[in-house]
Amino acid sequence: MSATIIDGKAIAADLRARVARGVTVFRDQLGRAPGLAVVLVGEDPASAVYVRNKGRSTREAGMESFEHRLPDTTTTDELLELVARLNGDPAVDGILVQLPLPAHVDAQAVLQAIDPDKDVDGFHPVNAGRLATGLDGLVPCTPLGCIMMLRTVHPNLAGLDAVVVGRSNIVGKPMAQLLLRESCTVTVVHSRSRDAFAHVRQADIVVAAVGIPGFIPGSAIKPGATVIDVGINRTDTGLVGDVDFAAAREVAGAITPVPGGVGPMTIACLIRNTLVAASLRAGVPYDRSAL
Ligand SMILES: Nc1nc(=O)c2c([nH]1)NC[C@@H]1CN(c3ccc(C(=O)N[C@@H](CCC(=O)O)C(=O)O)cc3)C=[N+]21
Ligand SMILES: [Mg+2]
Repeated sequence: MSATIIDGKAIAADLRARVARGVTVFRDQLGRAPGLAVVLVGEDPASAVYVRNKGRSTREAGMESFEHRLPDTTTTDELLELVARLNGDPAVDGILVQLPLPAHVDAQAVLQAIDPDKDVDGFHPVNAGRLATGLDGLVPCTPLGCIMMLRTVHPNLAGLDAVVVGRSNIVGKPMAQLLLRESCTVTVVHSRSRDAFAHVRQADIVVAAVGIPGFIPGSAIKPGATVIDVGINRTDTGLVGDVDFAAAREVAGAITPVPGGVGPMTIACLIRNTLVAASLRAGVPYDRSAL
């Protein structure tokens, strides 16, 4: 039996269409479009592709895109100055500073300078704290996209055993928080775990976010489990995930592909977060069930 393939591209297209309808309502009510500012430092070609895709999705959703491309010699102070300007700009509802930043830049200082209510990445400690304590806030895009894909397989996640592989601030930790919010039983395993796969083998839901191509073998997947592969690894053979897809799909009940899984959902959730930030800032309600 081969697993159901969770079509991230299609789910993302559906979300983008719903966001675009929300943007139309926002424009009718407020007389302006939500705006997203993206800051790219340096010339990394992969980053440039992501930023271009983000700009296109933003405009296609009817929102304003402000792109700031800076040389890789840009200093922390110059970035802090730009972030302060964007914080004070009423046309800017969302600010995303593309990571990684050059090594000489104090990335934490830059991320913490972003107004938490414009922090569409959800990386600011205030938003991490809001998520951990159950307050409304901006939630990191990749984990949010993973939850939306999981819901297509499991409309109710309560009580399921979920194992998150990886403990980064960007994916692993917020993913665990979101799964807890859905009432899953959550285990986080990482590079220092004594026997990570022993935990993975018990899981109804596996979220892999380690950044090692094919790290999770098919033999670590419980038959029928749902597998979300966050890995985006460039190899000689192309883009591959953190899961051995060919083997895992023969065991899993459902699985996300790479490409065409988590990646497109991340961008769709970014424009979703921009509309959410714009609505919260303007004091208009937004329909969480619709987005
Ligand atoms: N502040 C910040 N926020 C981010 O969200 C952020 C970031 N920095 N830095 C880089 C990573 C990476 N990232 C991706 C988004 C979409 C795809 C995506 O759409 N991937 C396509 C394939 C694209 C391709 O072929 O390269 C897919 O998986 O189908 C990939 C990667 C967002 N990131
Ligand atoms: Mg780790």
